[in-house]
Amino acid sequence: MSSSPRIHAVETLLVDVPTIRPHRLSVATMNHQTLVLVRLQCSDGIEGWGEATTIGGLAYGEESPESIKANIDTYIAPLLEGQDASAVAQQLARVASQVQGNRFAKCAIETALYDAQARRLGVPLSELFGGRVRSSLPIAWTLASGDTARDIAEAEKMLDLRRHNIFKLKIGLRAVRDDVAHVAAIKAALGARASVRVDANQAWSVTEALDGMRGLADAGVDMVEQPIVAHDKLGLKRLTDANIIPIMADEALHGPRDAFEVAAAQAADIFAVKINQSGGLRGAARVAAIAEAANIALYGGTMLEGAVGTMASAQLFSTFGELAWSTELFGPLLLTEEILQEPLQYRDFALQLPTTPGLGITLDTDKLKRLRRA
Ligand SMILES: O=C(O)C[C@H]1C=CC(=O)O1
Ligand SMILES: [Mn+2]
Repeated sequence: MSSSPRIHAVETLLVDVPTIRPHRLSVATMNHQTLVLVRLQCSDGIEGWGEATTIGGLAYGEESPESIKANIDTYIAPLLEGQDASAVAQQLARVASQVQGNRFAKCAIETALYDAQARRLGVPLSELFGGRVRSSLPIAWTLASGDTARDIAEAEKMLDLRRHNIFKLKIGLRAVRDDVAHVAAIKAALGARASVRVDANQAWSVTEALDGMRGLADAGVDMVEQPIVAHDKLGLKRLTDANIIPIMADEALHGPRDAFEVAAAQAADIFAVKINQSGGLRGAARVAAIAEAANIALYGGTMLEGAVGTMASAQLFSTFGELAWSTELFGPLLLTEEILQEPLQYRDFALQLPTTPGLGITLDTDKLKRLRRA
């Protein structure tokens, strides 16, 4: 009998990649994204990759790229090195028992462990989460240049390319009425050719939100994402109960416990499921299960991950029975550098899922050597 494969090394790389244009959110303007990549090497020669990202340093979440790397290198990697690489759940339990919080770091580690194990078993990662119900995922694009005419031109280009026909607009930096006018102009230009949604990233008060929601509903917008501060779940319920326009919870969801609270209160119509925010793939699967049980619709969200986190998310989302609001797994398309040997396949308004083992991607390690932070 062969002995079980051991975890040899857990390495983290910080990779800074410029964005194709400034990406303006209410919390930060991004000119680059920092990918925290985890490379897990095992005694049987199998390698697994994972990724954590956040948005705007510490502007979006409680973990920064630097804290994720430091906490993995200092606290998590030593817990894993020498352990059985094929006993993924045991290794995750070991980490959970010694490390509080750090959802993004845990997501990167969990992804790398499952990628390695799926490669070992010779199956796509989605098989470890129950198997796929779809082989491609519709992908929304975020319009966030801050300029109405530029956003319309960008949307038209995406429609022409048949890459996206769902657009999420980032708002919350301007006065409510100015934001509504900006969004209404874009929706008027695109008409029935596209679904237009907005994300205020917590920028509004409850009264501003109620005001904005009326204007957005009149303009033909399909949904509003996280209009108010993340912790105000009663406020979110007020907005949902107002029944003006569908409300999506995003930053309110930091994993299954929040999902349960929001679902039990029926405080949102839709959940944005994110693997980083949920502390990993298993956490995200539980968030989705809670939504389904509560008859809340699903949306596959992104933390603007690069190719590794995007494909990890895609593998999981492909297993969801229902994905009524599609996904926004466009992260790699916002970046100027390709870090895969073969880029992800975006066509016909969808991301096509690979059928090869694990994440189904191969990193360009020479490129990473050049791009990684010294
Ligand atoms: O949804 C968020 O809050 C974060 C992210 C997702 C798409 C995008 O442009 O920003
Ligand atoms: Mn959001």
